[in-house]
Order: sequence, then structure tokens, then C-alpha cells
Amino acid sequence: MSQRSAPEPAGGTFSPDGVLVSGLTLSIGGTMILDGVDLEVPPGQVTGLAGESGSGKTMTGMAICGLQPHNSAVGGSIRFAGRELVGMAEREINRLRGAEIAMIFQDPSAGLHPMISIQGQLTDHLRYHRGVSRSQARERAIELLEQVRVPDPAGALKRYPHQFSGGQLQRISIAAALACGPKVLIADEPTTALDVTVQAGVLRLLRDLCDDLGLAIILVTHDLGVMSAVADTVAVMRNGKVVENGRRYDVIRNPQHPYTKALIEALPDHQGPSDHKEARS
Ligand SMILES: Nc1ncnc2c1ncn2[C@@H]1O[C@H](COP(=O)(O)OP(=O)(O)OP(=O)(O)O)[C@@H](O)[C@H]1O
Repeated sequence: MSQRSAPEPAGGTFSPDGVLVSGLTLSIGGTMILDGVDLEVPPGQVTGLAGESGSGKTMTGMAICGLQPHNSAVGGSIRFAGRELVGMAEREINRLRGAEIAMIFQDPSAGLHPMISIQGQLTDHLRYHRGVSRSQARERAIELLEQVRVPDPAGALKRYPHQFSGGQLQRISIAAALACGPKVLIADEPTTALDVTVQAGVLRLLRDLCDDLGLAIILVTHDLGVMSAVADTVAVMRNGKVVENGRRYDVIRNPQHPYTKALIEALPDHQGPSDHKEARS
């Protein structure tokens, strides 16, 4: 890793509501995919995970969710809520996933069933994980749609995924992810598939949810422009390792690692934080 020190104190002082990844390794069929990833994801912050395609960003997010291919071996440590997630029994990690650690993806329709109404998608999740009544679940679903700023929440509950635009659908998938009140949200390229005109709105929503709910957000993106609009800290990955990690402004304005410098030079007009409209409202 570059000489820059990690942005927040690690080890014993790290908040249990965040995720502390140390020396995380993952091999698939004997091929090393993650080669000792160190990452701190504190609550109330957006931790950006940048890097070129294949560097291991998605696999890091999936490993934190306890989702990895069958023929894979995971090592190192992922601490969350006072627990060690590496080696945790599948039943236990399944309980955490969706309830305390949630994930959204590039394609919002991937996580939503095309034949089930928005009400069904939001309430099934709540009833499964929280065991609440049908009417309580509906109330909570309306609250969630308000929180992600979907217009006419009661009307939206009756509709189906294909009746929404990509941006609205990503907001609905965020609502589904938030249904059970997770502490950690992993957002993997959440705006990559969206029209550029709606990207900023979704990023602003993620930023506000992070601030309002104290969520620990991991924002996976290959786009340093997106990163500079919303992340507090940026970790840059290459070949399955974090090669640089620090406050967003420092990493983008004064990169230490040659690979980070190359990524920044590849940005149109070398845009930095001050050149981007920030997603903070
Ligand atoms: N199911 C799998 N089986 C074998 N190898 C895989 C599997 N999924 C991913 N990989 C490999 O793991 C490496 C890291 O992939 P990962 O998806 O984490 O990269 P990434 O940085 O998120 O890239 P991208 O931006 O393209 O998604 C890549 O070399 C990829 O080919």
C-alpha cells in the first residue's frame, strides 16, 4: 500500500457498526483473486472502492456479504458487529445478509422479481426477516419509498418493476435493501447503468441515507468521477489488493501510487473533487 496512513483509527477503537477487513484473501479454484485486502468501512461514511475491471472490487463486496463462488476459499478477517464473518456458519451469515448487511447492484431489476408488485417485493422481505404483520409491512414499505423519494408511494406499491424508469427502479431496490434497517450497504456500481441525468440524484440519495441513518456504505465503482462526488474515503484496488487508501480529496488531488495517478490521468480533463458537483445536499 502507499505510504498514506489509513483515514480512521483501526483495531480496537473501530466502531462495531462498521466493517473492518484485514488481510482478506479469496481464491477461486486455486487462483488468487483477493490477495490480502485491508479496508475500514466506518458508519456514517461512504467508503469508495475504485480500480480497474477485474481488480477485485466486486469480490470484496461479495465476500463481506458472505457470497462467493462454491469452489472458493476465503482467509483473513472481516469484523462486523463484534463478530468474525470469515468462517461464520452459512445459516448465520444468511441471517445477517439482507437484515444487517445489504447490497445493491448495477442493474436494479436483477434484485427485483418482474412478476411481483413493488408492495410484494418490499413486504415479503420485511415479513421474512422481521415477522411483522401485513399492514405493518405495508406501512413500512410506504415509509421506505418516501425515504428514497419515489413519488406517490401508495400508487408505486401497486405497480410492477417494468413500469418504472431505471433511476426509479434503483431507488426502489435501495428501499428493498433498507427494509430491515441494515447497518452496512454495499452499492456495486449503482449508477453505471443509469442515464447520466439521473445518476447525480441517486448518488445524492446514497449520501443523504449515509448521513441520516449512519450507514456504513461501500461504493464500488470504476468511475473516479462518481467517487469524487460522493465518497469520504477512497481505496484503490489493483490485482486483488488495496494499493492506496485515504481521504477522497487527498487521494484524488495528491495520489501517491503510480496506478492511482494513471487512473486519475484517465479521467476526462483530470477532474478532481472541486471540478465535480458534490452529491452532498
Ligand atoms: N465466479 C467466478 N469464478 C472465477 N473467477 C471469477 C468469478 N467471479 C469473478 N472472477 C474473477 O475475479 C477477479 C475479480 O473480479 P471482480 O468482479 O471482483 O472485479 P471488479 O474489480 O469488480 O471488476 P468489474 O469492474 O469488471 O466488475 C476477476 O479476474 C474475475 O475474472
